Amino acid sequence: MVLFSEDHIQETRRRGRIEVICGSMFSGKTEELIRRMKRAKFAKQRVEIFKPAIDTRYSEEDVVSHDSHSIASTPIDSSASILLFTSEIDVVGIDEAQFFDSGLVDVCNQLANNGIRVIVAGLDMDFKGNPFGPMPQLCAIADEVSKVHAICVKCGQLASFSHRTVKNEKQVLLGETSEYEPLCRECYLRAREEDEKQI
Ligand SMILES: Nc1ncnc2c1ncn2[C@@H]1O[C@H](COP(=O)(O)OP(=O)(O)O)[C@@H](O)[C@H]1O
Ligand SMILES: Cc1cn([C@H]2C[C@H](O)[C@@H](COP(=O)(O)O)O2)c(=O)[nH]c1=O
Ligand SMILES: [Zn+2]
Repeated sequence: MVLFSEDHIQETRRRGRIEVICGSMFSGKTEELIRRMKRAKFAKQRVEIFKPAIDTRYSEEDVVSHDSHSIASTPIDSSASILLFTSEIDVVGIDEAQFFDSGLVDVCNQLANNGIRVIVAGLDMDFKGNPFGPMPQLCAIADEVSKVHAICVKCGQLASFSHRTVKNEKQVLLGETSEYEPLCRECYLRAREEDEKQI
């Protein structure tokens, strides 16, 4: 089984495609995005990485993983801006895709149709377990979807859910270990039941 993208033909052939990396918080989405983008740079491909400007959690400019891996990026407010920066580019990386507008789906399709390799990382579900932003549509149009998993902090199983540990019902709330914990389905359901008892 190939765990991560090491299909070197797909990595280097200059043909458009869309790769989605999805999963819960702390599942390694950003690390995997950085890894693929760095490999593309080693292959002398022209790369550009974008993130939503609202994501100022670890850095205003860089894409940074929970384990402090980082890569320079261009923060943008709207998915349409991506098209302005990608005329001479071979590989486009997009982090925190769940925060982008629904136009991101068309933008990714346009890039891939123009021969660009597009690698998108994002949360597939919000803290309520609902699909997040344009991620479900991106998974639908992707050539390849990699679902990655964190480790459940309660039982050590694979975690697919991001449990919010602070009281706040807004869908968007930036945070890390003080606000969220990755849980497996069983531990997540139990934690949500406990949360509801406290309302
Ligand atoms: N419960 C956990 N399970 C797995 N990794 C964790 C956990 N808590 C912290 N981490 C750290 O998070 C890193 C992944 O960070 P990152 O790539 O930024 O994830 P994501 O973008 O999916 O939130 C791991 O390499 C590990 O060091
Ligand atoms: C579940 C959930 C998360 N967020 C925020 C919290 C973080 O700032 C990002 C996710 O970052 P990561 O790289 O995947 O760790 O999203 C949110 O706003 N709403 C949610 O429901
Ligand atoms: Zn668990």
